Amino acid sequence: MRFSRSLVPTLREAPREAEIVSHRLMLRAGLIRQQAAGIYSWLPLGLRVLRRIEQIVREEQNRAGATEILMPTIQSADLWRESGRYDAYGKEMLRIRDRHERDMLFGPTNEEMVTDIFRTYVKSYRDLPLNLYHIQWKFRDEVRPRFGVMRGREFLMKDAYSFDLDEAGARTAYNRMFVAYLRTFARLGVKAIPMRADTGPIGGDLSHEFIILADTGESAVFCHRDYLGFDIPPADFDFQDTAALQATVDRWTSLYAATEEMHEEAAYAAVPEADRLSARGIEVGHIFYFGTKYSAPMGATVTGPDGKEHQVHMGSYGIGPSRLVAAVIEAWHDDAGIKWPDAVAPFDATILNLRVGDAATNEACERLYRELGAAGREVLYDDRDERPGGKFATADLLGIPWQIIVGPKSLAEGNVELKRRQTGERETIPLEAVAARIA
Ligand SMILES: Nc1ncnc2c1ncn2[C@@H]1O[C@H](COS(=O)(=O)NC(=O)[C@@H](N)CS)[C@@H](O)[C@H]1O
Repeated sequence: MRFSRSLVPTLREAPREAEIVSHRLMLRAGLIRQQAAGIYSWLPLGLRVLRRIEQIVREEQNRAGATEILMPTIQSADLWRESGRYDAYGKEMLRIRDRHERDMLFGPTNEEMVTDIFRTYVKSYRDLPLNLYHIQWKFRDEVRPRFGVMRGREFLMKDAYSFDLDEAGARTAYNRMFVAYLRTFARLGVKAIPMRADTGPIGGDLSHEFIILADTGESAVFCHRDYLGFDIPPADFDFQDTAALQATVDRWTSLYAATEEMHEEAAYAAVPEADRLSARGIEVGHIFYFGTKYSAPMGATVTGPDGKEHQVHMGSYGIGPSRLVAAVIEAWHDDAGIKWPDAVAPFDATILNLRVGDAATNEACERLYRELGAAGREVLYDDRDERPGGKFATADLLGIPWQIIVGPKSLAEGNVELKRRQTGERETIPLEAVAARIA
């Protein structure tokens, strides 16, 4: 993408209303624009990050055996009347009337709708287990949306829903999602710790929140420090091996970890002083087992091996990709700006032309831009007629992992300078060696 022909509306200063660093940096880097309270447009670089996060979430859901669908944002109130949540959900639900005066709503979550899809098509235990997920915008009329996209009113959510014949099957489904979440957040470059959580309006009696430790986290969390060093399940983890699934979940729930709602001082006091970690946390994922809470009122049953009708046991599993854009910044930034992990950066590299208009630097930059593009690299070419200092500051703010600095002096010797944004390390290498070096 050429800087001069795109839209990267950077700001020198963050607007006063931005209270936390990720909100300040997202505005200064031109990633989002607020359209209304808690409602944002995603500008080019912000959208690129959101899509890369989405894709990693999708890959790990698929690896765990979940099947992607896409449900609408607008839902009929009738479904919510069946489950009894239409009135219970309260003011957070955006209620709509269509031209025929039918009660509709902008979906805050999709348990009812996915149960309706399930009961339409699935009749036998032989069709289980099943896990359906989608990545879709939600609306929750938060009384106090704040911290930018961290707590929005319209936000992106991956929500998955599992269906099993009985509780044992549903717990295996829960364990599959638990392991998938450990892998997902690690691939996003953040450390998320699973903590026992409250179930709230979703319901059920088994729930974990996945929390990223960050100074600006909304909730206080308490856990054993050893979690920070636990290994992540490998890419070839066998999601059919129920024993391996249970062993992984047991290991990741063996030490103390709780959000403030579930915190027990006595249990925490039993943790050796040196191993106690209390911090602020950002909830980036939340998983629930709630049995027949929806299948009972909505008549979602299958014929079991005994020939009898059984209400299916369900769970739901949410991740917030739009919240994660902010959460990753909270985990990866410095005074100069964002430091994107490679896996989610809006671009792999940015070319800084230090003398636009000079034939040699222009030619070298154009050649690099073509070559890297041909090699499948995503590149932001800063071709603005701007002084070097401004380009360096913008590159540091945008946080793209590799800066390729093309200046007349080094170029005269056939070289360019590379800077690794995460570490600040610099090296001078021949122009021809760049593609291989940043692969
Ligand atoms: N207001 C919000 N802004 C941004 N992300 C949010 C917001 N509310 C929730 N999320 C994200 O969505 C995830 C799931 O939300 S949730 O309410 O915990 N769970 C559900 O809605 C269940 N239906 C899971 S499928 C949260 O872990 C969080 O990452």
